[in-house]
Amino acid sequence: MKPKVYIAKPIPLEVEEYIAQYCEYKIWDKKEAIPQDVLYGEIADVDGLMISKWKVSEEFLDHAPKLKIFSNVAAGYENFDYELMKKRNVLGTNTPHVLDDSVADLALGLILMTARKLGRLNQYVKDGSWSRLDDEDFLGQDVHHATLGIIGMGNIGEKIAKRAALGFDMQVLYNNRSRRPEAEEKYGAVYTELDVLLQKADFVLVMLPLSPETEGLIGKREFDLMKPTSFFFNCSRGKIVKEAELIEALQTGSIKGAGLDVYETEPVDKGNPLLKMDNVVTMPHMGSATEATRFKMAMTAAHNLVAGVTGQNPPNLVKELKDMAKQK
Ligand SMILES: NC(=O)C1=CN([C@@H]2O[C@H](COP(=O)(O)OP(=O)(O)OC[C@H]3O[C@@H](n4cnc5c(N)ncnc54)[C@H](OP(=O)(O)O)[C@@H]3O)[C@@H](O)[C@H]2O)C=CC1
Ligand SMILES: O=CC(=O)O
Repeated sequence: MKPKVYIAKPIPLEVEEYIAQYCEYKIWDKKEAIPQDVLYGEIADVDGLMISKWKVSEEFLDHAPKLKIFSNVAAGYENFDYELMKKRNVLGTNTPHVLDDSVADLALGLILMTARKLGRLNQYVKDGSWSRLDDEDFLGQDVHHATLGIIGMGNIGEKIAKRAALGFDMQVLYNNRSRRPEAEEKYGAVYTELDVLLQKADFVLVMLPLSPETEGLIGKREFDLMKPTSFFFNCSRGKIVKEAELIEALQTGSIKGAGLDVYETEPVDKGNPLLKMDNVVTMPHMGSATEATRFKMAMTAAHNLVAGVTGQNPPNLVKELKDMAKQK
């Protein structure tokens, strides 16, 4: 008998066909997020679940007593509770690497949009406001040859460093838990204490995972250290930044602008002051959102899922759960 799995989001047909070879499956194929009561009903007798970022709690696992694997369709996995998953013997996987280049492209796009005011300029032309040549009201800041400070130099951080150093001749500073010798050699990235990075960088970009150590890491103290001419970017998770303190730093001119793909609450509240600020570019958490990358993420999650329900070690078991891997 094939193992049973539930796929709690729409996925490409090819990925569904791959899963169908190994598993009996059901799928939530509507655009809107699956309601909790529907999910809880569907997972009562499944061996595996494929979903994006649902919180793993006692209550959730009580509704899925047979679950062997939680296959997250995302690189981030702050929704996992490692101790609980070990206790209940539930493997947890993510989809790293396949999205690195797409997220890095978006990060550079956000930097360009913010520093060179690209969104506002686009609107200016489309609105029919472009009435004189050589308009100097919209002068921006140079990205090339500026200093980029990356906080969180992991898989994605390195791809951003590559683009910045080799494509834009930027000086890259980085702060991370461990040193990244390859980024230092290939892109001239310089390991820098956090406070010094904040003081020196023209563009500060957060690419850390959300964890108890990183939640609220960036706030007033950190914005005060930045130059009033500097820009702040967050492409990882909103809760790493104290959003009210970011808003204050932008309002008081303690920093010059910001580019955000992520927020404390998502979708972002319609009344959020960030949405009204001309010096802030706001994206709807779209780092990995290309057709090719979303396909690869779904297929990676499917490989993890199938491995987990067929007794193999899933290729992307997260490092915090590595001791759950079977010894071969
Ligand atoms: N906007 C979007 O659409 C997307 C956002 N993301 C977010 O980006 C995050 C990063 O992704 P990715 O690059 O793949 O992850 P990685 O795990 O490859 O990189 C994270 C880096 O952060 C470092 N780090 C972790 N904790 C700390 C800490 N407390 N202090 C300093 N450094 C720390 C790690 O260091 P070390 O290696 O030494 O542990 C690692 O180098 C994801 O967790 C996710 O939240 C991801 C994809 C898309
Ligand atoms: O936010 C997206 C992810 O893959 O993590």
